[in-house]
Amino acid sequence: MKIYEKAPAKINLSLDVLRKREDGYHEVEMIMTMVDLADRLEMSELSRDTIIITSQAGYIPLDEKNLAFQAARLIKEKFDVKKGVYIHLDKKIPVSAGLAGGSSDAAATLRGLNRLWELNIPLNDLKKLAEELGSDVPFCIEGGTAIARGRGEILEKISSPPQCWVILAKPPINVSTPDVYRRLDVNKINKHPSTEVLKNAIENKDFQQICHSLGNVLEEVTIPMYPQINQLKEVMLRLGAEGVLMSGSGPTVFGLVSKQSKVKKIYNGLRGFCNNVYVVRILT
Ligand SMILES: C[C@@](CO)(OP(=O)(O)O)[C@H](O)COP(=O)(O)OP(=O)(O)OC[C@H]1O[C@@H](n2ccc(N)nc2=O)[C@H](O)[C@@H]1O
Ligand SMILES: Nc1ncnc2c1ncn2[C@@H]1O[C@H](COP(=O)(O)OP(=O)(O)O)[C@@H](O)[C@H]1O
Repeated sequence: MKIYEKAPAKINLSLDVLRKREDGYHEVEMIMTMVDLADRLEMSELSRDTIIITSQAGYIPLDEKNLAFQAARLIKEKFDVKKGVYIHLDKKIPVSAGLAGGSSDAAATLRGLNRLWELNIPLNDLKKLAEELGSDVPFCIEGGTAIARGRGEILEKISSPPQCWVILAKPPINVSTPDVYRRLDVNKINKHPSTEVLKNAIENKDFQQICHSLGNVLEEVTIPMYPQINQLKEVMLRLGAEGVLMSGSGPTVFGLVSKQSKVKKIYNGLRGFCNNVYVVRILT
């Protein structure tokens, strides 16, 4: 039997860090949503008790460092599955981009193997399992739009933002999430976004207020390291995006656009600065 799962990218409409915790993680408060740029996973059963990962992307690990491998190993161990699986990752989401490509692959693997091996694991238990794989993986299990707290695993679902276009631009830099968190001095954050104001704007489908309320404290670390991220934000705004922000630990910048008539101009204008530009929609 062969099954398919989509693994969509996420963007952080807001990302606030409240404090550094004793366990080395940071207490966060962020509003995340999924967009329709997705990796596609193909999974088939193997009679031999082994996990094999392949991908057309030459730049990701295919061994136990791959998050899909880790997800398959975890579910096999927890549910004592003696069968093997072959997973092909058709990568579309850029890597180390702040778009949670690896986390979403891990979540899609958990969802997929739950189906393939008919384990009937309830959604909440899958999310619990996902916590062992990474802070963003529980959100990626169900997707949608949510406020994430704790280290990212405490989720409160909220309604989707109003339909709009999202333009993603990834400069040719790879950013390490642990490095960005390490460099953040929580006591020196200049501007915290207001999760409450953004949440209300989303619930009220107030597009202009959403654009004004975007905020990400990790910009204060990543942008000084890579000033081209700020240049990209400025170009996007100049071309007509109504709200712009860096996603996650970066370096991808996203722009929100309400009118289709503006999208082509922004896309074409950005292509002069950046090879990796995508026009996507928010997944509702
Ligand atoms: C910054 C965010 C925002 O959505 O996304 P990305 O930029 O990676 O996409 C996430 O918080 C990334 O989550 P994720 O990539 O799953 O992180 P993990 O694998 O759990 O953690 C990697 C490392 O980042 C740091 N970390 C992560 C999450 C958190 N709340 N506090 C932290 O300090 C820790 O040093 C940890 O060892
Ligand atoms: N399935 C996967 N897809 C992408 N990257 C992966 C995967 N498995 C492990 N990785 C590794 O995880 C790291 C971060 O990847 P990614 O999830 O793309 O970052 P981000 O969350 O910043 O977008 C990279 O070092 C990459 O090599």
